[in-house]
Amino acid sequence: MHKASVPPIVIEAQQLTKVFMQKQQSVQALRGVDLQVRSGDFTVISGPSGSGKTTLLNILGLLDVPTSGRVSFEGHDLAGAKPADLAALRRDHIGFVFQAYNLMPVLTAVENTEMVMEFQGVPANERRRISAELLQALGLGELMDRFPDQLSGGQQQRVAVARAIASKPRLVIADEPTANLDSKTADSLMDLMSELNHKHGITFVFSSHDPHVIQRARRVLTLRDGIIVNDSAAPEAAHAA
Ligand SMILES: Nc1ncnc2c1ncn2[C@@H]1O[C@H](COP(=O)(O)OP(=O)(O)OP(=O)(O)O)[C@@H](O)[C@H]1O
Repeated sequence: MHKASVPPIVIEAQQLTKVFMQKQQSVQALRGVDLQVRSGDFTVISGPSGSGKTTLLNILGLLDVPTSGRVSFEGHDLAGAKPADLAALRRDHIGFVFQAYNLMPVLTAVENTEMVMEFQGVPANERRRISAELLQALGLGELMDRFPDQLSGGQQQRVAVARAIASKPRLVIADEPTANLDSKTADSLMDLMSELNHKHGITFVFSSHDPHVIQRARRVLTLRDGIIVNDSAAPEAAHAA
C-alpha cells in the first residue's frame, strides 16, 4: 500500500507543566502535555474555561516558557534559549491572533498589517503591496486606511489575521479567534483560515470552545485540568479519558 510521507514536525512539546504562583498559592495550569504539531496541521485545542488552553498556546507560540518539560521548534530544542532568540523565532516564523486582536490604535489597518514585516526589514513598498493585496482578499480593500476604532469587531479580527499571515509564518497561533464574532463572520474567518491552510500550507493551532470551529478542524485536542484527555488524531482517542 502506498504510504504518504509524514510532514515534518513544526513544534513539539514533551511533558509540559506550568505552575503559576497566585497570592502564595500555586495553580497548576498544565500537568504533563505531550504534543507534536506537524507542518500543514489545522488543529484546535478545546476544553472548558480554565483547562489550560491559553497557557498551552502561549508556550507553543514561544511567548512563555514551561515550568518543566521541553519545547522544540523545527527540531531545535529551546531549553535554555535566550529571550532574544525566542523573539527572533516568533518574529520570523510565528503569527499570532489574540482574542483582543491587539491592533495598534494609532496605526491604520494597512499599517497594522505591515507591522511584522517592518520588524523583519521588508522594504516599505513591498510590505505595502503585500498588505494591500491581503486586505483586499479579506474584503477590507476599502477600509485599509481606517483606524481600528473605525472598524467593527469582525473587521478588526480580519486585520489581526492579515497581520498574522502577512509575513508568511510557518505557524499561526490563534487564541479563540472567533470569540466575540457573530456566526456568519466566524464562518467566513474559518473559511479564510482553512483556505490559507490548504493553499499555502500554513500550519494553524487555535483554541476554541465554539462547536462551529471545532467541527472545521482536522484535529481536535481536548484539554481538561491541564492534561490532554482526547486527541482525535490518535487511534486510541476513543478509549482515552
Ligand atoms: N498569569 C497567571 N497567573 C496565575 N494563574 C494563571 C495565570 N494564567 C492562567 N492561570 C490559571 O491557569 C489555569 C489555566 O488558565 P488558561 O487561561 O490557560 O485556561 P483557558 O483554558 O485558556 O481558559 P479560558 O477558556 O477561560 O480562556 C486557570 O486556573 C487560570 O486561572
